[in-house]
Amino acid sequence: MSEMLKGIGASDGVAVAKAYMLIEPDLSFTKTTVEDSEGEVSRLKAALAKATEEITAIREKAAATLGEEEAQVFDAHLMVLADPEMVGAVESNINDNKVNAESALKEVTDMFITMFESMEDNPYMQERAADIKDVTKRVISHLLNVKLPNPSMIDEEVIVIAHDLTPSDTAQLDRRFVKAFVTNIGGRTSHSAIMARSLEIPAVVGTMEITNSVVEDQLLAVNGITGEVIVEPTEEEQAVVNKAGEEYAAMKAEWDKLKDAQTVTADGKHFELAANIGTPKDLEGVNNNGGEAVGLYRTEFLYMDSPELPSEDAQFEAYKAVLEGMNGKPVVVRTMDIGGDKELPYLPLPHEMNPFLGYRALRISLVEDDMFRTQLRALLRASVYGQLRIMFPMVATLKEFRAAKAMLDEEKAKLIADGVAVADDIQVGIMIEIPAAAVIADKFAKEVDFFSVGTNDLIQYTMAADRMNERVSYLYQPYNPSILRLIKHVIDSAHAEGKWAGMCGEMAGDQTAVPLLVGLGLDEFSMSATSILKTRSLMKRLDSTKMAELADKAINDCDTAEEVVALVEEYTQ
Ligand SMILES: C=C(OP(=O)(O)O)C(=O)O
Ligand SMILES: [Mg+2]
Repeated sequence: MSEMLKGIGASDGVAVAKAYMLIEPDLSFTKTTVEDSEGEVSRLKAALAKATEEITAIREKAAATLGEEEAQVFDAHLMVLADPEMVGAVESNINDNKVNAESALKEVTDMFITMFESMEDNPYMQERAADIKDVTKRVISHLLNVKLPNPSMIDEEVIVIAHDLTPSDTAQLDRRFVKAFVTNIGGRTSHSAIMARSLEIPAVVGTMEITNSVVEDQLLAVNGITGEVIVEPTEEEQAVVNKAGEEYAAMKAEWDKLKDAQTVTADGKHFELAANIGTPKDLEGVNNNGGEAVGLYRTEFLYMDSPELPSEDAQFEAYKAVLEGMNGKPVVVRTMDIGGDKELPYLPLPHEMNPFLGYRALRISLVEDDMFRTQLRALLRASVYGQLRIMFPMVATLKEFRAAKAMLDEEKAKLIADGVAVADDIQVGIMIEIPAAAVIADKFAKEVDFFSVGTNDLIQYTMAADRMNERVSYLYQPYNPSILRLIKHVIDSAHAEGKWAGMCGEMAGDQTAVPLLVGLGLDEFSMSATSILKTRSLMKRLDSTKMAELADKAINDCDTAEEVVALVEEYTQ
């Protein structure tokens, strides 16, 4: 038997391929005195030449696969390598102080980095500091003869192994070659998992130790449905995994038949199945999977994918593309949700003890109000191209909602005064992802047009269990009666005011949660596009009156999440 690791199945599908280790190698060294400073300068020059060659190749690949704009970041890296002032200073340091090339380089670049980073109100220089850091790492890797991973250069079938993947790492993965990925940390709702589902790359996260259990090029079999990873699988084990893949493909073919069908329960009640997207490119997946709306457009990716603050026009084009691409179907655009695990290179945020409880999302927008108003104007201008709904993230208090809404109204009035066309039926709603807002949903319901429950965060804040931390993942309980009660209160409060309630957290596409949410009367379910058809198939088999009875019992009679799961099984057999 081969070694088997169990993690959390984060994106459906299977793969058998060899491992590609996407991990930071050890680049430590000691400072030494050298006699032959000329020899050190030659070592430095050779390493600079190799780094230049490598970055040029990466740049070409990035231009071909990601586009010229994305590739330009590497031009900045090449400029650092060719900067005579910087290189000259490193050479003088070697010659004057008789130190090895690694430490001479590090001392000089550290000085520049500190200087540039201290220019806090100059995002351009802050970015240069990040470029110098990157380049220094690469040159040191050549001086030490250690290989740095280059995920964008992958050109054969592999399974990527990493401690964690940032959203930008994930975006760089080429679906043609990356057959799956496996990480140490993360849960079903971490952003790498969400991206994996939208890219349709099978993934297992939260294995705790994959980076220590596997070496480069080792054969792996990954099952993203069960969360199993087999190291050096036998022929039989490979056959089992491949068979699971075939069964999954057959089931998927059945679901695909529902692409143009209505979403109705066995007793004829309609629910709206919407998709979560990160970029206009994801619309293809939404339409291929029969999405009835976009229930969450995470606009922060627009900011994260850009080397600088995206202009009003660039944002307008993206929002217009999504509205037009949905042909008049509703599109809920969430204003940017930066912070937590999502960073912007040009908006340095202070290091936080508890980033998920810190300065993020609407909290930033209300302070950086130029940035926020730019986004609001771009949205308002795009509103005439479809059915736009605007949603604010991480709202804790009514005062925050009113402040954000006031800015929106002001920008709208200004645009109209300037003769710009703006739709007059834009709904404005909020995410319910902070327990404080869920508890007084009845108050919010009087002022907003809709709610969308963000369970990814709502569960972590209610249970005080970090959504990224696999050690407390046992507490991350979507079916806990406490969570169900909050959701019920939110839905009932919306309905009491004649408003609608949706859900855009991952729970909306969770096959155990769907029967409960149908029973609670949730109006709109927004999920990874790849979950839509299986949910439509499930709903077809449910009776809404029976599910209402299930939800009632789950909330009133069950003490634990486990009891709720057992009850759902009983009701859906
Ligand atoms: C949809 C949500 O937002 P995000 O996952 O982007 O934090 C959520 O919190 O449920
Ligand atoms: Mg959230």
